[in-house]
Amino acid sequence: MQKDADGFITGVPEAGPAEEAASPKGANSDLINSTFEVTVTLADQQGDPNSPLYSAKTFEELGLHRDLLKGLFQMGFSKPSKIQERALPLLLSNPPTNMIGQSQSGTGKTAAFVLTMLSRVDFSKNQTQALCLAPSRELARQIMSVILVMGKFTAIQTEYAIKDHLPRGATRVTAHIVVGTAGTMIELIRKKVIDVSGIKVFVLDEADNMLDQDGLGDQTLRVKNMLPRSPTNPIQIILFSATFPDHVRNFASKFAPNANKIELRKEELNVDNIKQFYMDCRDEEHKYDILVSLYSLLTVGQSIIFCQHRHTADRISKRMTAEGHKVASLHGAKDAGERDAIIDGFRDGKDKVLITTNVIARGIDILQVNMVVNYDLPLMADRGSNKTQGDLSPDIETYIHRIGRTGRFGRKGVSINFVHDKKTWNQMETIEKAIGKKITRIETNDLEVMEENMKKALK
Ligand SMILES: Nc1ncnc2c1ncn2[C@@H]1O[C@H](COP(=O)(O)OP(=O)(O)OP(=O)(O)O)[C@@H](O)[C@H]1O
Repeated sequence: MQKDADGFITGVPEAGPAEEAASPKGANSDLINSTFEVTVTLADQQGDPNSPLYSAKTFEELGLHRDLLKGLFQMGFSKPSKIQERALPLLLSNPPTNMIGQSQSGTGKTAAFVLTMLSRVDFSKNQTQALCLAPSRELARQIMSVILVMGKFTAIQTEYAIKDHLPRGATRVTAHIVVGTAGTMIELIRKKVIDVSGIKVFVLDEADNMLDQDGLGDQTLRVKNMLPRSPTNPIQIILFSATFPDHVRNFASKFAPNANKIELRKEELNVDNIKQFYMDCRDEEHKYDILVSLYSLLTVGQSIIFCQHRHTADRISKRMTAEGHKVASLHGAKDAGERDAIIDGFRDGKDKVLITTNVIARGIDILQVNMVVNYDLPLMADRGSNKTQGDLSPDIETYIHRIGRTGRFGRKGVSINFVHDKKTWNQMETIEKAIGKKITRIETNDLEVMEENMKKALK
């Protein structure tokens, strides 16, 4: 065994239980095969008090039911992460208290709120007791899969509130936990398909996004207003995200009054295991050429290419496919069934390159993703001002979430930003300043140097 320049211990690959559970069938890359390396570095990081993966306690000490401990251990979780260690005792204590919890992307927030929902459910009652909202159907489906594996040794019953899922004319949901997106949740509650009279816990994942007045804020508030209000027995409201920009913090505090708060300082937002690069392209067309020349690197593990618009994602994926490259494309204009098939294919490793929009910028957890490309930098929405793209300011939160699709739970990852003119260069500089982290230039004209740089960053 030896340490590389970054102090990571390398050794002979050997499958550990956590990785077996998480690796896709047939996945075949150096990174994925190095399960031993990942397991060892994870243990290192979980023992380092400065790491967001660190904890001084065990899961047994966090007051979880035996059946949930069994689920966790079967998933290969041996120790809690920092957010799990800090949040769970607060979330599980009685009387229930609201929570606003922040921790870096990929550090295990899902387990914190899923374990809380599972702990609060009375399995003897066939009644809905917990609701969880997410910004996309893909994330809702992922959260559901976590509930099902973590709750495998319980009698949990679950249902989705996502488009096209329940059969038309469904009259009554009795599942303990319902997970979904806000629009469908409103519809099902309004039609009394979901009975909210027994709700004890209400969770918002990606809460800053769910509460943003420019985004899903109105819909989320409508769901909350449809829930019963009992001064003696209030619903426990749980908000989690990697980011809580100033403009939603106040609203979050009103939405979840008297909440316990776990917050990050700005300089703590980054995860150091993601190396950030940029490439200076000549123009839009050159961006496409560079993406194509990166193809073999993109398929070493798996990669996600983010575009600002659906039509860009469609255009470049069609063009790459026509030129003989295997890529998948996913965005909100596709119908529900197609979206499910695309993300499942990518999760299973059938597709290695996913070209997409902000629809999956948040929450999606696919351990094999070791590269994220910002084909277009994330920009703030144009609120009817008719600004050109170059004049819009960069969307720092979305940037943090997008690059957080790689480097999950201490793994290494690379992100590459494409800039192609003065305006996009300035936008990138603004991002660099805001996150306080260097974004390193890599040459576009020397493929070998570029490959070397990337591989070094992933080692
Ligand atoms: N205690 C643990 N031990 C080992 N692996 C863990 C542990 N907790 C979480 N994980 C794994 O870490 C990965 C990231 O977790 P999760 O998706 O919950 O991150 P997150 O904090 O919600 O990220 P994001 O902000 O991007 O939504 C998942 O694959 C999960 O299974």
